[in-house]
Amino acid sequence: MLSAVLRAPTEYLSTPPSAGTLQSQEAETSGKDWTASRRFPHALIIGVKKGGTRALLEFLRLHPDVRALGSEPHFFDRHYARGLSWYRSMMPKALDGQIVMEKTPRYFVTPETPARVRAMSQDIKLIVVVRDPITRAISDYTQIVSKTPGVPSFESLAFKNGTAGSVDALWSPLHIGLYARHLERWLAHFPPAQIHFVHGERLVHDPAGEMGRVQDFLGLQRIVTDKHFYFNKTKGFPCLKKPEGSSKPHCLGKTKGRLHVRVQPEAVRKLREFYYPHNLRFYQMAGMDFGWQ
Ligand SMILES: Nc1ncnc2c1ncn2[C@@H]1O[C@H](COP(=O)(O)OS(=O)(=O)O)[C@@H](OP(=O)(O)O)[C@H]1O
Repeated sequence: MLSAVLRAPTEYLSTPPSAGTLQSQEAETSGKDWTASRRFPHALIIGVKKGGTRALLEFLRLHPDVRALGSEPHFFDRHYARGLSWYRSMMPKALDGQIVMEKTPRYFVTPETPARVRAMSQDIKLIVVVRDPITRAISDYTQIVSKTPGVPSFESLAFKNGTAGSVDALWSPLHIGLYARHLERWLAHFPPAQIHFVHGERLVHDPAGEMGRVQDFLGLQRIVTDKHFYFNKTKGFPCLKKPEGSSKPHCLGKTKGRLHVRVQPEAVRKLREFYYPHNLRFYQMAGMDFGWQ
């Protein structure tokens, strides 16, 4: 099912991003509507870490016009020196008209990434799943503790002198939550219409609603709908129903939807104060109130 609205991204792909060698490889595949080939992505999920990026990618993969890489390639932030040919070779094969995607949440916060993405494609669509920066930070820290037991407490890392001291905004779990600062860099390279924000909390409470907006943004027919989801009470998250003629119903893995480390209410209060102006600025830039204050 390849809808006509998907023609535009394919045009960009017939004009490869750079290097002559890539041009000749692309020419070989052009015009073969029915032959799957490896293409550069039309859309990227660029962040944010712990925002719900895996859930979004898995939900999008239900769509027959989406082909998405399962792993995170980290091309623009870590492996850029490997070159565009390498990047394309990582992509799943796609038919003409199918949207190719990948997700690497670190792209959102790495300063060099926006210019690199733009050098590959001016028309690429960018998706950012955002979540209350405080919950996001606690989720991030919970993951750190699970990998490195015995790390200092959240409170001692988040504040320079315990909760009485100032916030350490350079501590990665807090720095990632300064969404306005990161977005500013993307907006220096891409128009706002090319960036879509997914409300991380709503992705949990109303996955079909959020998926409807994402499919519209990508120019896809609304095929992923409430028929695909059920709320799993044990997990406390939406999971996927059994797709027609295929595997079992499934939820995301154990590392998604973890019980969070408990953080002192005073620390949360101070972080709420700290993020308040940053959040307001982000709402203005994104043109949407996410309701975290
Ligand atoms: N349907 C569903 N199932 C499970 N988890 C869900 C779902 N939708 C959103 N989430 C939230 O996704 C959070 C993990 O975010 P990411 O996938 O972006 O994490 S990562 O950056 O790739 O590690 C994860 O964070 P934690 O709850 O802190 O584990 C979830 O809150």
